[in-house]
Amino acid sequence: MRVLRPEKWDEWYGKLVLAFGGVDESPEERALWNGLTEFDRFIGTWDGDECVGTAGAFSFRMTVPGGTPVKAAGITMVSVAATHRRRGVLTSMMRRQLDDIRSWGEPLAVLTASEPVIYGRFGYGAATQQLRAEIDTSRVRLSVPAGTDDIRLRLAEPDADAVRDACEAVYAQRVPTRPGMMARLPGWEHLPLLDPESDRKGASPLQCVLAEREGEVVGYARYSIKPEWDAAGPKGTVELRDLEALDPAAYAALWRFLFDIDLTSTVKTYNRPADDAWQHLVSDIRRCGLSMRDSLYVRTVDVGAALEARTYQTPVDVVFEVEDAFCPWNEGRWRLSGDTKGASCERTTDSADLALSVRELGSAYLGGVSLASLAAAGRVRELRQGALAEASLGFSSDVAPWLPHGF
Ligand SMILES: CC(=O)SCCNC(=O)CCNC(=O)[C@H](O)C(C)(C)COP(=O)(O)OP(=O)(O)OC[C@H]1O[C@@H](n2cnc3c(N)ncnc32)[C@H](O)[C@@H]1OP(=O)(O)O
Repeated sequence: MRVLRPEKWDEWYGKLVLAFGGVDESPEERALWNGLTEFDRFIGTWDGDECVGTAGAFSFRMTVPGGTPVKAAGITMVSVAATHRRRGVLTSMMRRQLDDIRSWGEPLAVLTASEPVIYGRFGYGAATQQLRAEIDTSRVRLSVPAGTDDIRLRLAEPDADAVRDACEAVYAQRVPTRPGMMARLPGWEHLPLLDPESDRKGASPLQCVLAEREGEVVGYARYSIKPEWDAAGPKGTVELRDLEALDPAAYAALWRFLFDIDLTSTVKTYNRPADDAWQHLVSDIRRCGLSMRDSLYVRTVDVGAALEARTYQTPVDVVFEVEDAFCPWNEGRWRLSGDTKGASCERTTDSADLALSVRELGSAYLGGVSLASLAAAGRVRELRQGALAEASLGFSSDVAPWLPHGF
């Protein structure tokens, strides 16, 4: 196993693509991921001359409850050759990565999983969800708040420099408001614009609409349109890629726009926050085809530093007994004292109030999965009466944590 060298990237990436089924990616997509590779944080496993394992760790800064950006290693591009599977190659890459991440002083590691079954054993817990919707816009009406008509909408070329910069400025303002969002690293502004023809499956190229108030961009939506007709007429679909807005009027104006596009009768979303506010604007939530899926998995690599990096909704003073077989430096008792202003988390010999594994701590960390519901499943044990209610409330987040894009 060794650090990936730039001249080996093509072969390394080819093996990754093969492990995912071998369907070639577009040259644009390949070039984007090549440009985003942080070589000193990516590893390959070689059997002689042959690459048989791949893994990487982006150097993200992720918003945590309280709004602070915290160092989080973004685990990515994990694969093992079909000829070498189930011999522990993944396990040794996970070992190497978590040791590296610890030595880099990064308290968290995060990932999205190709299959949920893979990463729990390494201490990753499902922490956020993505909301999918298929809204019947021929039946569902939107009622918008006052001020919506003051918003001017303007169609724009999504990848024109000025348009991209305006959207990025809105995005940057949104990042601190929701746990799970990542501050953009250089080059990542191109990811939401990636639009290879081979992925469109009958839909249009990416389109962009800007929401403006008095000439200032206060929101945007990027989407494509998939036209369709039958004997009764048009029934096209608006496929929403992303939408961000700085206030309720701009937000509602963008959704109203998407609902009203001529010759369409469906709006599809694939990844929206669980608490996305449009759900409160619609006349008929049952015709919105809602479903949820697991999204971001969180691992606390350094329990003390991770718990100190976020804030707590209500005062918390509890001792956790943490079980962490894969990263034993986290094992044992930690006293967390925190509130809305900050927190300290230190080793203690005091008796424990709550017992849980690091995986549950990861699930609860961003405030989207409650300690109470994990306890109801028997995954968290209350050892002092009252400690569960105290900690569960303190850990919760008013805003559902959400990861806006894959990596
Ligand atoms: C963040 C990301 O990049 S997600 C993408 C993950 N990659 C993929 O899905 C690509 C296709 N799959 C693969 O490349 C491989 O099967 C991997 C990477 C998932 C697993 O690699 P392996 O080297 O086979 O894993 P390894 O041998 O270390 O397995 C460790 C344990 O996990 C289990 N395991 C690993 N993968 C899976 C899986 N997909 N389903 C069920 N169990 C699994 C193994 O059975 C083993 O269990 P055991 O310790 O009880 O025997």
